[in-house]
Amino acid sequence: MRLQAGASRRFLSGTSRMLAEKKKHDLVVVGAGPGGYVAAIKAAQLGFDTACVEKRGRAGGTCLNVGCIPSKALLNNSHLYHQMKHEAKQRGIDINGDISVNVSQLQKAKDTSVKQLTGGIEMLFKKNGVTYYKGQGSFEDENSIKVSPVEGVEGSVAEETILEAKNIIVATGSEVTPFPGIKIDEERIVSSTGALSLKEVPKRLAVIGGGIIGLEMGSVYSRLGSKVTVVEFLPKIGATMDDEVASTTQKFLKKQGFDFKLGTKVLSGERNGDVVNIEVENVKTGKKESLEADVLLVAIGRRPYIQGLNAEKLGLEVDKRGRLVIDEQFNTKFPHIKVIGDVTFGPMLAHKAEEEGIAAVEYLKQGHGHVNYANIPSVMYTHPEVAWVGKTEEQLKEAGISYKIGKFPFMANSRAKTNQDSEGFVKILIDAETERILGAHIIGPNAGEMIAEAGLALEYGASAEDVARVCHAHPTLSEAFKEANLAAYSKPINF
Ligand SMILES: Cc1cc2nc3c(=O)[nH]c(=O)nc-3n(C[C@H](O)[C@H](O)[C@H](O)COP(=O)(O)OP(=O)(O)OC[C@H]3O[C@@H](n4cnc5c(N)ncnc54)[C@H](O)[C@@H]3O)c2cc1C
Ligand SMILES: NC(=O)c1ccc[n+]([C@@H]2O[C@H](COP(=O)([O-])OP(=O)(O)OC[C@H]3O[C@@H](n4cnc5c(N)ncnc54)[C@H](O)[C@@H]3O)[C@@H](O)[C@H]2O)c1
Repeated sequence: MRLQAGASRRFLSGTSRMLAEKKKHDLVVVGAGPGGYVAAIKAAQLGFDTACVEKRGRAGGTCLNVGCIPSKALLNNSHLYHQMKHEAKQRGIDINGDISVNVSQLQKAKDTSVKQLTGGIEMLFKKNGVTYYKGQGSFEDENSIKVSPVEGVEGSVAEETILEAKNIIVATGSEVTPFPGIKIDEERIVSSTGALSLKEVPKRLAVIGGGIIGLEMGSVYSRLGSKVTVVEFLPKIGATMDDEVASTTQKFLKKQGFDFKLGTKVLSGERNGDVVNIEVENVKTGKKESLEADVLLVAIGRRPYIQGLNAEKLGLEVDKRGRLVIDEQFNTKFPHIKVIGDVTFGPMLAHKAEEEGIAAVEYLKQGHGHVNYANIPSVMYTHPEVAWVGKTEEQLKEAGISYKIGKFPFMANSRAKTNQDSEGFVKILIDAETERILGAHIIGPNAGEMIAEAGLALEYGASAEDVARVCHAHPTLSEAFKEANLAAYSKPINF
């Protein structure tokens, strides 16, 4: 499998006629996000001479640098603050003195986690023998990637380097979808990236988009004291959530102080000094309204990113949503050029990108690989958390599949009661005839951990009874999952 390693020299075309270094690898992965870095490590483990090219300077992509990890650090610590401030007394903890937020320390704690985790990937590259090139990757031709120096990036390649590759995996990820006419300055009008690094807690935070980013980042600042107003175009929040779960989520967030303007179109957003003026319009009634905020977060989705990749040189197909087009084996029109993660089809989730990274490499090694797109969990890390996998009720209705529902409230779960954290429920959807699990929807404490059990059950085609007959430890939140399964085909015990 290994190609002849070694460097040769070649002339660049154009006026510079500089010498570009040339290296050979079995596989070059462009992008070191969750898709790319996992693919690179797996490939090295399977014996490929593997290189990974990243222009950011730090590995981990969107997820580790400006996504999953920093947002969860802020979510965790803002939740702790909120609990100390509002729940300590009732839990028997007297705090003698002020409880206040130290935003710069909050940011430092976040940055420490990010630094440790991104540095960890570089160590994993070393451990597994992945050659790491810091620089901008672009297609030179169908078998070579040019790595160009990136100014300001520590450790960047010093000169253009050509990587000759038998195989290439593109994992260049995604970027924030801009809102036409609204200028993001990452200070007063921010994307998720700016929202992760605010220097102070805004008194009023307006959010365009009631999806996952809007609700997670809205939660952070709501807990820290902001008045949060979410403007959502659709009549519901929560993007792809089951409708019943979405409306329960909205109810809980409202109780926490969120304001929602659903079915509302944003007409404009403009910074005027230290305030942002936003004009909105109700989609049904056409009624216009003016909002004022200290910070406006634009969170209307993300779009695939291929800027500077030179994919057009090879004529790689891009669909009208900007995604690189691939077949079921991740292949572009060139079978040795594969694409994974946010830059192609499917949900924009880190674990989906990782699964694809593994599968794409397995295709290269052994001609087969596998991702079960019907079993990719989603988690929203608000409080309570919301997690789901498989079909929603709406999807089952649309597909004409008859189903039964099993529901169990955390109010009736002993651990949730003990923890004084008992909002929400587990909802299991099963096939009316076979009683196989079709979907699981959880809103409640630790939902994000609990959904793994649902994933395992779905993957192995378990019925509700299969799950309910498994002994679950007591007292645990997972007993609510067992009871919801019991409720789906029979009756729960504790409710
Ligand atoms: C605020 C926020 C929170 C999120 N939270 C979660 C979460 O909790 N759970 C979850 O599953 N997902 C979450 N996501 C989504 C998740 O971050 C993405 O789905 C995931 O990062 C996609 O991985 P990827 O490898 O496809 O792309 P990316 O992570 O975007 O990585 C692509 C990498 O490629 C590099 N690159 C691009 N072009 C080139 C080039 N030409 N040369 C060299 N390098 C290049 C980029 O610099 C980048 O580092 C969140 C996203 C955001 C914005
Ligand atoms: N916990 C997680 O897994 C997590 C966390 C954050 C982000 N992400 C991923 O990052 C991606 C981007 O997140 P996001 O929240 O930006 O996107 P999203 O797709 O989750 O939500 C965007 C929301 O904005 C709304 N919207 C779109 N255009 C609008 C407009 N003009 N006016 C008002 N509302 C509008 C949409 O209806 C939708 O509800 C998602 O794919 C998500 O899966 C995941």
